[in-house]
Amino acid sequence: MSETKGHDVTIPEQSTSDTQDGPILRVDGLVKHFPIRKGLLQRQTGAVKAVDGLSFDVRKGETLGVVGESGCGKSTMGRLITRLLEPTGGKVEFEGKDITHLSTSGMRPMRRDVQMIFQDPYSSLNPRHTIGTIVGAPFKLQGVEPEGGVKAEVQALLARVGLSPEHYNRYPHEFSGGQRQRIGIARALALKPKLVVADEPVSALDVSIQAQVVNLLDDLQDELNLTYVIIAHDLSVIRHVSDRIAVMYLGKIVEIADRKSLYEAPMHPYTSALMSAVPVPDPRLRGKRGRRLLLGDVPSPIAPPSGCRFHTRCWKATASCATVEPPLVELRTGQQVACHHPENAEDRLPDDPALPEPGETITVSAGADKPPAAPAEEASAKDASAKPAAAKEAPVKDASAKPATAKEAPVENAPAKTAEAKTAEAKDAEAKDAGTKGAGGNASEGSEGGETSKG
Ligand SMILES: Nc1ncnc2c1ncn2[C@@H]1O[C@H](COP(=O)(O)OP(=O)(O)OP(=O)(O)O)[C@@H](O)[C@H]1O
Repeated sequence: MSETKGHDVTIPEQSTSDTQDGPILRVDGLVKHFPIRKGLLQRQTGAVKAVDGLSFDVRKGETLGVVGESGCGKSTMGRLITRLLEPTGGKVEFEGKDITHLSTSGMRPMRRDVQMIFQDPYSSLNPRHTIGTIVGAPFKLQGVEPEGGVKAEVQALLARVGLSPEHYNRYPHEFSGGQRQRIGIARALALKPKLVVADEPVSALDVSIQAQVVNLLDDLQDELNLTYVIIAHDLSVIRHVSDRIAVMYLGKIVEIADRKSLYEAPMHPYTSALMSAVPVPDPRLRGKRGRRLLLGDVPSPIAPPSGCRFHTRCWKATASCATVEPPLVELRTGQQVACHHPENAEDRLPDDPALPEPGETITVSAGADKPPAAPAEEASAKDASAKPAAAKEAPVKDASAKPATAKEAPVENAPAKTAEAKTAEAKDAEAKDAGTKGAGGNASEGSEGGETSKG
């Protein structure tokens, strides 16, 4: 049996699943450590903890976006759930079936259902093969003979992804990046998979072409009832395509929530910092939102920080953050967060003392063209006097002008000003020269702070 979709694409029918209501994919405690070997005997001296205990579900028909800085393990996660990599630990279930340690032959029937679209449209297509051979390969590998033959099927698929059937005999080098990505998409969809994992599907493309490919993925999802896991570092793309979003940091999920909650009320400080970096398209809103700029690189996954892995860059970190790993718990319906001091939620360790060491890792700045948005969140939310003086302050040109207690500059939606915060702001305003005042930002930060910190 086969069915006909738009553009006359005839795709072989898949086996129906009796687990339609449950998640299509369930990942539990997934771990991937790449061993580091040295010396003549290639002894293992350590491991890159690329993925270190991921647990999440993907529901049928949804798009789960996965974001995080470079090196946080997104691609490794994608390759693990498509079983292109062997996990070190944990479990992957597809439609209720444990596929964690299936052999290549055991995975073969699954390959029809689980497909991957790769980041680089230049290296993911064999330059010696014609487009017809590339897109037709899945039929050959799976021994599937579509109605009307492979050639007609491939040509229909090419038409479906916006290419010409005439391209059948051409080679990859004759196509642009966007066209090549369409070829990769056609290949991934050839056997009408149920789950498609797309690893940075548009990051190698021009912005104008990105929109076309994102829209194509959207259309195909509706038509073919696909479930997507889309990995990207571009938050605008993730926001456009995702129903739910998982935020990764150093091999772990720090927050997972539906798109609206995540963008409107992020709870993990890392998410909050990522979200504040999303450009605001509406010029009237530009600069109204506080911005947090993450400083420094992601620590090495070979020796990740103890406790909460983000604590070395977090402006809210306290002693427990350095020692106790926060579990991923549901703090609001559908929103799971791994943080002792979440934003937009009650502090889980309100009396925990601040870290003695100042960790100058993050800075916050309001828009350059606007007056201060709100007081220092930390000063407002906690007893600022309990913190070490100036601990965790973002770098500024005149550090002496900074309030002694504020760890953080103003952010949007910050709570009402406390007396301490007001005093701190007043002192800071006095200390700043006229040029600094009103240039945006706030008493402790502002656009200057942002510039300095970048420098
Ligand atoms: N085959 C491998 N052997 C050793 N280390 C690896 C291997 N593949 C990935 N890594 C390491 O695992 C970590 C996570 O890599 P991964 O590619 O999954 O991150 P990512 O979040 O997808 O980054 P990017 O967005 O830059 O692609 C990195 O430190 C990387 O160097």
